[in-house]
Amino acid sequence: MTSRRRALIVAAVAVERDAVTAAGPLLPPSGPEERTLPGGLVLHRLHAGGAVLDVLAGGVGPAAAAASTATALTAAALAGEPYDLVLSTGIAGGFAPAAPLGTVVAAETIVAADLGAQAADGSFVPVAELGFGTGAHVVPEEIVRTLAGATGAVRGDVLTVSATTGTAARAAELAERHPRAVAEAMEGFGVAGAAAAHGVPAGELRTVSNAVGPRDRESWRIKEALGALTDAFGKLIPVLAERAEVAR
Ligand SMILES: O=C(O)c1cccc(C(=O)CC[C@H]2O[C@@H](n3cnc4c(=O)[nH]cnc43)[C@H](O)[C@@H]2O)c1
Repeated sequence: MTSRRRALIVAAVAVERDAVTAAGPLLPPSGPEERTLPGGLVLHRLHAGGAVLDVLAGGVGPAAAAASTATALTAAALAGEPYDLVLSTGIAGGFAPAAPLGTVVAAETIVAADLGAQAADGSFVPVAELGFGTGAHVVPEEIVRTLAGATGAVRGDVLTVSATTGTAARAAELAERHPRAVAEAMEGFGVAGAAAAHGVPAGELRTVSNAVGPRDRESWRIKEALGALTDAFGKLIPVLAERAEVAR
C-alpha cells in the first residue's frame, strides 16, 4: 500500500469504535484523544508510530455513514490535514460458507445491494443500469492486500444493505446476484461514497457476528465479533504505523 499517514476509520456505533481503539496505544492517560467535529461528532484519535488514526462512530446505515464521513473528511481538509485512507469497519453478517462467525472480511468491492429499482416482474435493477451513477466502489488492490495480509481476512465483496437480511430466500437472492459476496453490513457504501467524493481511497474491514439468513438475534455473537475486531486492528495498526514511518 502506498504510504498512509492519516486514516479515518468509520464504525457505526460506539462499541465498534471502542473495539478499534482498544487495539491502539491508550494515550492520553485514560484513552484516545477526543476531537469534536461540526455537528457534534467526536473523533477518537490514536497515534501509532507516524500514523494518525481517527476513529469515528458515524451512525447506522448508509446515509448516516456518508454524512458523518463527509463531515470528518471536510473538517480535515479545511484544517489542512487531509486523510489519505478511509476504512469502513464494524460487525457484519457473513455469507456461508465463505465467512462463518468470527471471520475477518476485507472488501474487494463495496456494493450497494439494494440501491436501484424493482422491475414489474419482481427482479432487481441496479442503480447503474438505471443510469443514476454507480452502485459499487472497487477497493484499490493494494489496500485489500494490506488489510487481508495484516489480519488474515477473507477477501470478497461486502454488500451494503439498508435492512439486515432476515430470510433464507433473501440471503439466497443476494448470493445469486453477488456470487463474490462474503458479508453484508449497512454502512460501507456510504463511507466509500463520501471518500470517493473527496478523492480519498477507501476500504472495508469487518468481523462476522451472525450469518446472513433467517433472523435469529439469539444466535448473534456480537461480543465475540467485537473481540475479533480488536484482534484484527491489533494486527493492522502496526502495519499502518510502519508504513507511515517509511513515508516520513
Ligand atoms: O434485529 C435487531 O433487533 C437488532 C438490534 C440491534 C442492532 C441490529 C442490527 O442489525 C445492527 C446492525 C449493525 O451491525 C452491522 N451488521 C451486523 N450484522 C449485519 C447483518 O447481518 N446485516 C447487515 N448489517 C449487519 C451493520 O453494519 C449495522 O451497523 C439489529
